[in-house]
Amino acid sequence: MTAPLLEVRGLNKIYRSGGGFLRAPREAQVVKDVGFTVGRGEVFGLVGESGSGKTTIGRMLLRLTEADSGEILFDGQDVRALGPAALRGFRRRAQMIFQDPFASLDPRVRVGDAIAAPIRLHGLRPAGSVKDRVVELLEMVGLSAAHADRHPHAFSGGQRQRVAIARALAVEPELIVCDEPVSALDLSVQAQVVNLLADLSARLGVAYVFISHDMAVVRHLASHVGVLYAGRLVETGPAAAVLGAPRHPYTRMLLAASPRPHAAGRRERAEATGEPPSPYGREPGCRFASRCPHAVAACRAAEPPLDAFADGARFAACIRAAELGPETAPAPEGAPSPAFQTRMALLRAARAEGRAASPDAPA
Ligand SMILES: Nc1ncnc2c1ncn2[C@@H]1O[C@H](COP(=O)(O)OP(=O)(O)OP(=O)(O)O)[C@@H](O)[C@H]1O
Repeated sequence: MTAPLLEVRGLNKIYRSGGGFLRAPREAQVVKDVGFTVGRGEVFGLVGESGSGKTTIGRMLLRLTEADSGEILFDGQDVRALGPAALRGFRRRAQMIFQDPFASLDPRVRVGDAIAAPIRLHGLRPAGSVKDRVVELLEMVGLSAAHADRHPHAFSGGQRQRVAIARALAVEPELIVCDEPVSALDLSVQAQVVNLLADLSARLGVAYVFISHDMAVVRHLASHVGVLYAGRLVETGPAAAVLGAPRHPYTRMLLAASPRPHAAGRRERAEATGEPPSPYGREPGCRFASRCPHAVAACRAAEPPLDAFADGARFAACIRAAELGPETAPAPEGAPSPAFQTRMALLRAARAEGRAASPDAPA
């Protein structure tokens, strides 16, 4: 059996700030025990509010930011252990597109030269056919040969993002981490670039980790979704399951807040309620408790183990158990995990407090 393209396990990142000779630095755990898998040619949507840790995870995947601990396996290869030469090889196979294409385009370099540079660097085409390849890439992203001689400032935002995509594709990558690639663009241009990315993934078989705060965009593109809250993946699975039948109350809150096409074609936006906790906070309990419609006192006392939430099936089963009584709950396969038992205890406490913990309650 071939390894998945990307396997991430137990990824952690703590930022430290301040501190001095006698004072310990303040610690912010911005990514905690994150794990997910991306198959070849698959689009994995990583969604969450601003500050939830999406960019930090994207950058750690490509070693632009070093993780503190955890595993990143790319095609079975341990990315965190790569030496400089192997890292260069990996960076040919895995690319990143940023929200601001200027971040990856030098304003003084003509876009044709910017696209040609990585082709030459990695010796991907004989010198005589690099120009033809550049034109092919420009056309692939909906531009033309005439654009090759222009500088980035001569392009609109959408066109610049197309150039950045062509440049990323120049090295024929198997994975592209797309960090909010359309969120700075006008709505109509967003749709065009999202469609282009979908089309390229289908045609070239390139996989994306697609980072976005916009559920509508993720719904359009992703085959699998991970929902990130305060650095924790709270729910993950096939997009149809996570977005069609969300189990975690945070996922429901995000979906309720995401813009939906209005009958008259307008888009409506409801706001997610409450604020995410400070990553520097050290309060005990579940990080979502202050915003959760199902929270009970016990939730504020102890943080549930992460897999209590990441494992959506068990989370739903636990909620049903709280409503119907533990004796009617479907038995989890194998021995109940500590996470399952903790969730059960929390939900029994919810029953004791007389709170309905319904999976259909509005988030
Ligand atoms: N270099 C850094 N030093 C300290 N804290 C940082 C650093 N980079 C990011 N953070 C903090 O880490 C947390 C996660 O940031 P990150 O940019 O990964 O989130 P995000 O979900 O991508 O948010 P956004 O959509 O706003 O970019 C935030 O609280 C941010 O302030």
